[in-house]
Amino acid sequence: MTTAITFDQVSKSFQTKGRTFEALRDVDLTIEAGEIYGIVGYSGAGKSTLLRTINALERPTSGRVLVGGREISSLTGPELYRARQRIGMIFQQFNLLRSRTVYRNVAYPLALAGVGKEETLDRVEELLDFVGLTDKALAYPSQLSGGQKQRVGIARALATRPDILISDEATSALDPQTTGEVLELLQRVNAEYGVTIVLVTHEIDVIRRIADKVAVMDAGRVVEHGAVYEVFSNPQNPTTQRFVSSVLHHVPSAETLAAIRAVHHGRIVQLHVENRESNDPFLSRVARAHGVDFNIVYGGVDELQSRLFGSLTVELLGDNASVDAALAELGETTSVREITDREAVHA
Ligand SMILES: Nc1ncnc2c1ncn2[C@@H]1O[C@H](COP(=O)(O)OP(=O)(O)OP(=O)(O)O)[C@@H](O)[C@H]1O
Repeated sequence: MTTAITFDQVSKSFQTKGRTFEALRDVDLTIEAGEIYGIVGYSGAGKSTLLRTINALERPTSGRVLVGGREISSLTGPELYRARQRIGMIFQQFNLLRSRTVYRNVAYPLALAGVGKEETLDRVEELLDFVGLTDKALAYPSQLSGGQKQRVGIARALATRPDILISDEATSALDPQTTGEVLELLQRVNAEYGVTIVLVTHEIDVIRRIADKVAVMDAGRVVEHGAVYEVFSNPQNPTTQRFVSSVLHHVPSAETLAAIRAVHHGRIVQLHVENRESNDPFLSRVARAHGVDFNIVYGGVDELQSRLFGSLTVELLGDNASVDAALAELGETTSVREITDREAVHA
């Protein structure tokens, strides 16, 4: 794999009203060519600032940002301009030129780059076809829906044949249906043009749907990063856990646990569920072997990148020694965590 982007100890502080605000703190991250890399975090976490260092719209106060092996954070003038042509950008508010047609919006970066008329025509036609807007070439942005505007934004961002597309909340102003369509288009940009995509979002569902890797940001730091499946199936950081539990309802909340407890008085455990090689009915097998009954009281299993994962909350009924033995045996097959009564009240 070739590395597309490296953040090396990137910090950024802003001076406002005589105060220093640290928007980025020691960010180390590597993005490989061809990946769809999602950066997620709550408002103010530093996502946009980090994204904007990729095309040097922001420059680190310390540290380096390497794009294609070159330190973009140190480039200026024509060199910076050329480097930026390799990086397309799309925005939440689309940022189209209102007084220009769709055709001229998409052609705009080519005009700036001094590309000739014929080549521009071919390229814009190809891109409008790619984003499904050939029939809107002569429309103005005000005549388009939000989803169509973002398609124009994507076509424009691809005009100079970039290697990297950076996306700052590109679907945040769109309804769920249109969001899905734009995400599918971004997947095609990645698959068909081989463009590396870095997208910033506060919606973890966007990450779940299209990203290969994810970095979670909190207060200027990357607090967790890795392959989406790994991070989603076993989130370590509390911020990540909050994000993941907002879209995957695998683990009961404290309120739900209390409701479960009101009805179920046996021992309650959480069993991790993941892709299994065999169809061994381990739960009923182990319960039967130890003379224990079980109730499934909560749970969920999801699919991500063709792999299954989730969690089941199970009540085990039987004498303590038998339940202990059953738990020990279940623990050989999957991860098992007993939920204490304290947790049910305070979790
Ligand atoms: N030019 C600037 N001057 C001063 N402070 C800034 C500037 N740009 C960003 N910040 C501050 O840095 C912090 C991080 O901002 P950033 O936009 O990167 O966060 P974010 O995670 O993208 O959040 P949001 O989704 O709300 O934009 C915020 O507190 C913001 O107010």
